[in-house]
Amino acid sequence: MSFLFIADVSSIGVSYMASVALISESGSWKDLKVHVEDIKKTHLRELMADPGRCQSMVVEFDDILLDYSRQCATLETVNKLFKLAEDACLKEKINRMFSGERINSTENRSVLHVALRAQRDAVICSDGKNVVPDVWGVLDKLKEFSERVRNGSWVGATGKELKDVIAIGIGGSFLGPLFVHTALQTDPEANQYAKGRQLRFLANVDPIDVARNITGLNPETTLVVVVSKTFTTAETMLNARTLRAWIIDALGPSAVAKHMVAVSTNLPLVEKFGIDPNNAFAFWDWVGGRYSVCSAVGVLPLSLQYGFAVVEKFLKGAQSIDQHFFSAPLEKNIPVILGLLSIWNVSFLGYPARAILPYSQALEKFAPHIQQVSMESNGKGVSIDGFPLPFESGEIDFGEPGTNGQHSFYQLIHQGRVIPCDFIGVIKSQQPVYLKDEIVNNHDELMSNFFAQPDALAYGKTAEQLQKENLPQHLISHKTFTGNRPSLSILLPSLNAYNIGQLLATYEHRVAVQGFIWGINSFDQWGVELGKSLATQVRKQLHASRVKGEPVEGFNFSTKTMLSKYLKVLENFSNHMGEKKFLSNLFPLLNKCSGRITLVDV
Ligand SMILES: O=P(O)(O)OC[C@H]1O[C@](O)(CO)[C@@H](O)[C@@H]1O
Repeated sequence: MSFLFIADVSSIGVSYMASVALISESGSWKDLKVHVEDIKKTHLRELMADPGRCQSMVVEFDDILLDYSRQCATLETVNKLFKLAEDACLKEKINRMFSGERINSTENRSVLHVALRAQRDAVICSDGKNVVPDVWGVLDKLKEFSERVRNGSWVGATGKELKDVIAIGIGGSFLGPLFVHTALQTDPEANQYAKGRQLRFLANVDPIDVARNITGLNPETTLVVVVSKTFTTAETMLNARTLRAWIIDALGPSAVAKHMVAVSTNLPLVEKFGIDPNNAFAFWDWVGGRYSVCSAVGVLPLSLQYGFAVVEKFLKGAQSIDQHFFSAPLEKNIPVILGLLSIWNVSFLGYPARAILPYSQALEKFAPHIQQVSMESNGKGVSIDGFPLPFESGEIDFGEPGTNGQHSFYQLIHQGRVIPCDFIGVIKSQQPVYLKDEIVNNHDELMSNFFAQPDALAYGKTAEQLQKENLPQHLISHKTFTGNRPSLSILLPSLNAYNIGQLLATYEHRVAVQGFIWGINSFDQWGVELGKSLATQVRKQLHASRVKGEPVEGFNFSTKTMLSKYLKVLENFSNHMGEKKFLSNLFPLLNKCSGRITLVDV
């Protein structure tokens, strides 16, 4: 089935004009502000007693089940939220995204990560050009290259097969691929193709992360993939130079051509770095970093580890949700419903955080990935037109797999602050275990908690109930659970590459929905720039003080004091042990390249 998106520019113009005003000025926003006061008076216990309401709050698509009946919302609330979506021109904004309009206006870019997983015969245009053939051109090249590495026809400088891969990258060039890799690693279907292979991720510029990554690896059998959209990110480039030194130190300069490849939108810089452009895999400026896992950013490392066929299945799962998001009516549209409920929780009920709680250890890197997708996208203070927002946008995302989280921060969620929770469960475990004498197997035990926690949050436990249990009076208030704490539950049929793709796209689009409703630009990230530029000033100072003995100057009292102390202690330390020797002592594996690894590289 082909996937056609055709821009209706005339209607876009009209809706764009309509969307310039702040959404908080709309009748539906004001109506919800009044309505929320009624909802606050109603406990979830009462809401849950209405089976008709609960039934209407279950949506299914492509074997994913969403139950949002434990939201502090009535059917009236939901209808009002759909009205808000209309007032925010949500449908038009989704169309504009899919039709390649430059909706990332501050960077003058389209937002087309959906094209990365489109079928070969789909037509998705940016600036009037169908980008799908380019996408598939790179996918074909990735398939061919990963197969050559996997079947041993691409070998290292000494003729050995490259079984180990280190992917260097940070932020969007790391978190998405790490999430998918962690989820696939325990999937027997995917993992059968990964035998004898290792995939590692080097993100942090901390030399400890370098050491951890190269521990136990032999440069002769290692392929380094440098992943950076811009190819200028300081941490990634320093890590890339460090691993280049590691390879050259062991195998000589000519080995770089066989042991280092790159993924970037900036191919001239890839070449300048010394990586053969033929060994570079492109993507495009219409792919945001945090939305890039379906580009070569994720496809290359994952194909090297699991084979291209597994990755293609992952892309298909994401594509299924793209089609659903594009075409399903609002009331059946899972990402739209999720996005609207987040708006309700943040902007009306006033809950600033959200916990992402997958009851699957394989999804342990899901919350960290969504943290970036959500918080870098929607943590904005002005509207897309540059007007200060009179309401908070974005939410604080965090999470851990259940049941681990239950023994950690759930206390606060049950009796402290109200934090809407996403419970994510999987019906069929990747790794079922059955013990003869146990009442339940491990997966049932896990899922018992998945099913129980949302009710504990919603219903709580009253003082009367505790009194009936003859609890000593002085413990009653301590053991009371107020309940009325919202959550939603997502049930996936299993956790294979396809489902992982579905989950990814569902959350990506949910975040977009929130941004579209709040009227912000979810696709830029200016907030990360200031810290980066201040670090440049510090970096220069460290270099000047170390190499030329220049005093610390041009900083406020606090930073000057800290920097001076840092330099002084390190100088004494180096005098005693030698900085490089210190590293070598901690990590003998760095001995070999101790002459090349430095802490500061200006
Ligand atoms: O892929 P790059 O260009 O190295 O950027 C890495 C990350 O850095 C950021 O720009 C934030 O600092 C992210 O948006 C991005 O994913």
